[in-house]
Amino acid sequence: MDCIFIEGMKVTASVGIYARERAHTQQLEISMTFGVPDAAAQNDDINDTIDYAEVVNRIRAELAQRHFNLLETLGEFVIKMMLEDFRASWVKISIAKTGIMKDVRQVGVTIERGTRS
Ligand SMILES: Nc1nc2c(c(=O)[nH]1)N=C([C@H](O)[C@@H](O)CO)CN2
Repeated sequence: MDCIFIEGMKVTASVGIYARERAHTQQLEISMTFGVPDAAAQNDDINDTIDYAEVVNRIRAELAQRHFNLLETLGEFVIKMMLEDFRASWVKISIAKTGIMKDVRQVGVTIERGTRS
C-alpha cells in the first residue's frame, strides 16, 4: 500500500453545535492520509491511483452543501466518501478549528477507518 496525503487544506464549512455556528460558516483545516494500491508507482498512470486534486475539489463541494453538528460526523462523512466513492483502503483524517478558544491554537478530531496493510 502507498499513501497519499493532503496537508493543511483550508475549507469553508457549516459545523458546530451553537446557533452562531449554524448561522455562519467557518474555516476548518483538514489534513488527511489515505491508502492506495502501489500500481501508480509502477505504471506512471493517474488512472491507477486516487487523484488528490479530485479529492480536494469533492470535499469542498460536499461540505458546501450541508451542516454538521460535530467535527466527528463531518470526519465520518468524508471517510465514507473516501472508502466508498474513491475506493481508498484506509483513511486517517484530522479536522481542526483554529482560534475558537482562548489561548488554544487549534481544537479538533482525528479519525481513522479501514485496513492499513
Ligand atoms: N468532541 C467535540 N467537542 C466539541 C465539538 C465537536 O465538534 N466535537 N464542537 C463544539 C462546538 O461546536 C465548538 O467548536 C464551538 O466553539 C464544542 N465541543
